[in-house]
Amino acid sequence: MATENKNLSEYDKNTIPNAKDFRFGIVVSEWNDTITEGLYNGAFEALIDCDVPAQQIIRWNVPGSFELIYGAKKMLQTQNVDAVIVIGCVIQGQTKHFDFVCEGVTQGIKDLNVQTDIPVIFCVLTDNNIQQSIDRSGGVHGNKGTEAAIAAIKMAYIRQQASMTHSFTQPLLASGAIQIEDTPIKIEKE
Ligand SMILES: Nc1c(NC[C@H](O)[C@H](O)[C@H](O)CO)[nH]c(=O)[nH]c1=O
Ligand SMILES: CC(=O)[C@@H](O)COP(=O)(O)O
Repeated sequence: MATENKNLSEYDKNTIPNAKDFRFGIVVSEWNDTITEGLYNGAFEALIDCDVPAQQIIRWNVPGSFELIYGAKKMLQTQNVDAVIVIGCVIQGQTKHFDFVCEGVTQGIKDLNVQTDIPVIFCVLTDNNIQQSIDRSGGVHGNKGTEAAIAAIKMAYIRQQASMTHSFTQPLLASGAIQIEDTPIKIEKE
């Protein structure tokens, strides 16, 4: 399903875990800042709407989307957060630079998700023109920042549940008292 068939701002609070104790880092690119500010506002407002206290939301700015990788890495290393959202807007120009920035950021953020224990949510628009960016940062297609905030809450919850399960079962597994079969983690509203 393409974005044009889905409103990025829609979410059902009944399907979202309790987020009041989670801490979130948000790294925002300054390139195309009218767009990235709209994405940030969507993310911030969604977190607040899901009962995250404002003082549990940390914002850092970086020059461009390529710097989101380093900014997120340092956020993970130095801040006590349960998830990080990276926000950027990359718009096709006259050269191939668009391709390299988009690929570089995508791979870099993927690598952080593989190499670290904290989920990093990819809220980077990679658009052909400014109108597509406007449409996805609070315009006709909703706000990708809102979508990213909801994803961040859900991934922080999955990490929390996995951690609790691990700390409970590890001694039992080590002793051979239990064996774990693959069971899906079901997100339930508390
Ligand atoms: N053209 C865009 C850029 N380019 C800048 C790079 O992200 C980077 O800051 C620079 O190459 C220095 O390392 N960044 C965006 O976020 N959006 C663009 O459209
Ligand atoms: C994504 C970019 O870096 C791009 O917007 C820069 O524009 P240009 O390709 O015309 O240099």
